[in-house]
This record gives sequence, C-alpha cells and structure tokens, in this order.
Amino acid sequence: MANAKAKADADPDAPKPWLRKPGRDATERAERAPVKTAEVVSIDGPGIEVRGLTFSYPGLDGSPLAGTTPLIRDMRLRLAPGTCTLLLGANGAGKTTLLKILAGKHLVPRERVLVLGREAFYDTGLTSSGDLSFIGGNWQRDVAFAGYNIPLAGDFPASRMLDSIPGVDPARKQRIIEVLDVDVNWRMHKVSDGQRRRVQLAWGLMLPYKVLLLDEITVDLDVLGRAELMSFLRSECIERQVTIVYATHIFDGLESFMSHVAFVANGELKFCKKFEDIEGLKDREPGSLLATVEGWLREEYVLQRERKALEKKEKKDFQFNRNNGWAAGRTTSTVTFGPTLDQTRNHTGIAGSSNAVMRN
Ligand SMILES: Nc1ncnc2c1ncn2[C@@H]1O[C@H](COP(=O)(O)OP(=O)(O)OP(=O)(O)O)[C@@H](O)[C@H]1O
Repeated sequence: MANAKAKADADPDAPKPWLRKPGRDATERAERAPVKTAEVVSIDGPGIEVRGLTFSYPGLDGSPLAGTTPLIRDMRLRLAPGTCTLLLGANGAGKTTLLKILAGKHLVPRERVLVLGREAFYDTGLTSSGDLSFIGGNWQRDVAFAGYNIPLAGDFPASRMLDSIPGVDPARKQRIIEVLDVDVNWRMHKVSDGQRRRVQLAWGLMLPYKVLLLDEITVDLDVLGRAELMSFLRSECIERQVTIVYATHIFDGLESFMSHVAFVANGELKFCKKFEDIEGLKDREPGSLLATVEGWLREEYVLQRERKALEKKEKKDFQFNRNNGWAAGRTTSTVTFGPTLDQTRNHTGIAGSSNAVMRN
C-alpha cells in the first residue's frame, strides 16, 4: 500500500483517493466558473438599500449617549441581486453593526434601511420566511446562571439542529451537508469550534435565502472547508441571483469570489465599488486583496491618529459612568451622566459610588 501510494504521489495524473475530494472540486469549480459581475448587477430592484442612515447605540433611555458621535453617519448603499460584496474596515469600524442593522436586529427609522424593498427592522417576515439570513460570529446563547455568549452545545446530534427547520428541500439540505462536510451524528457537546461552525453554517444556509449576511464566519474553518463554502456561495450568487454581504478579515482565496468591495472607516462608507474598478484588485491576482486592503487600513490608521490628536487638544471634562448591572458589551451596559445631566437630574451621588467609573 505504501509503495502504491509513493508511486501515485510521483505520477501527477494517477488517482489519489486519500486526498479529500471536496477541496479539489472547489478549486476546479472556482477556476471553471467565470465571475460575471457586469451581467448580474443589471437586475431590477436592489437586494439591499441603505438611504442616508445615521446610527448610534442607545443608552438606557433609548437615546444616544451624551457627547458621543454616531457610529454610522449618513451611509448610502445599494446592492443588487447577484452581487457578492466584501465588507471591509478596521476593528471597530462598524461592520458588524451595519450587518445587524441590515438583519433587522437594531431599530432604525423605517425608510432608511430596505432589504428586498422591505423595512429590515419592522418586517419580521423577512427573516421568518428565510428570505433574509444572517450568520454571525459565534453560535452562542445566554444561559441562566451560566452566563452570556455560551457556545451552543448540548448532548444532542447535529441532525437535531438541522432537522428543526421546517420546509427544507431535501436535495438542498443534502447538498449543503455535503458542501460543509457535516456529520449529522456529531454530538453538539463534543464538537470542535470548526465543526460547530460547520453545523451553524449549514443551519443558516438551509433555506433558499435571497439576501445573505455573513459576519466573519470562516474564522475557524480549515482551508478546504473555506474553499468549498466560498465556491458554493459563489454559485448561489450566480445561479439564484442572491445578494451576499460578507464581513471578514481573512482574505485568502477571496479574489475569485467577490463582485464588489465596500470599505467602511470612522462611521462612513468610503466606497462600494466593483472589483474590476479597484486599482490593485482588478486582475484578481491571488494575494492582491491582502496587499490592497493593508494599504487602505494604513492610510486610515494615520488619519485616525491625527483625529485623535485633535480630540485630545479639545480635552473634555470627566464624566461619571455607572455600571447598571447589565453584562458588559451589551447595548445598555452603562449610563452616562455628564455635568449638565448631573445638575438637572440630581445624580451627584453616583460620583461617590463604588459603581462609578471616570471617563474623559
Ligand atoms: N451593543 C453595543 N453597545 C454599544 N456599543 C457597541 C455595541 N456593539 C458594538 N459597539 C461599538 O460599536 C463600534 C463598532 O463595533 P462593530 O462590532 O460594529 O465593529 P466591527 O467593524 O465589526 O469590528 P471588528 O472588525 O472588530 O469585528 C465599536 O466601537 C464597539 O465598541
């Protein structure tokens, strides 16, 4: 056997059954299928439309925290069916926030964000019908007495999750299970992070969505898993004319996948362009995405340092923030009492409280 393997290794044309088939198939398919951005964007009606959106995370009273600038400012974006858009930006630029807004998870004014011509936050039918699918960073849930953001686990098989979705086409289900190489007998309390991610992705892709929002979903997939998934998503985009937006910091292999790139920085959409119209990317050279994005991020970093230096000059007074007992990182985890509010609402006691932190 060892001899036969050595012989086959030496002969490039000999069959090599020990190599995983999905990875080779993915590469071959990616090479065969041309990227058809010019044709696909001509379809009527946008999949996603953002019309002058400004957004801040709210404080406890529902209004933005005093003295903070909006996280997203006057954003305008139109993405047609059949487009795969890579959403890029530095850490904290607002990519996840934007995706969550598009997914209808944050309250925004009705007319500002439309998905398939429908109001993202108000039209719950968008997600319940499966037309809109959002697959976020980690598959987590809040468990009483255990904590927030606990990885989804339990002594049940992956099939329990995958069979729980009503109205699934069995052929599509089979294809997705194969693409993601999911073993439906995996016990969810024993899976690795990457295996859990595969089940999460299979679950999120199961219904034939029209708009798909992906937030850093390939972070713990192996190289073959990622290649297979990207190839599948690209074929969905071309064959079913869906709209895909994908936020990530992992760029390898994405040159052949995307039709558009949107770059956000400091709360603004700097641009959203076709791949072909971007200097450095239009030839889709492997590795070109990483080099080009690094340049944009470095430029943005310099600008940000200058902005911060300016802000330091106009130094503000301290404010006292009180932790109100909500988990850190949640929308309403702190409440700010600036000097004016202190006077009008008589909250001066907070300054001396052990539950107060100073911020400037
Ligand atoms: N629930 C929340 N409540 C208040 N502020 C938040 C909340 N979630 C995120 N933020 C703030 O919004 C800003 C943008 O966060 P967001 O997660 O959208 O960035 P991102 O571009 O996805 O970053 P990364 O690349 O690190 O994932 C950050 O400064 C973050 O602190």
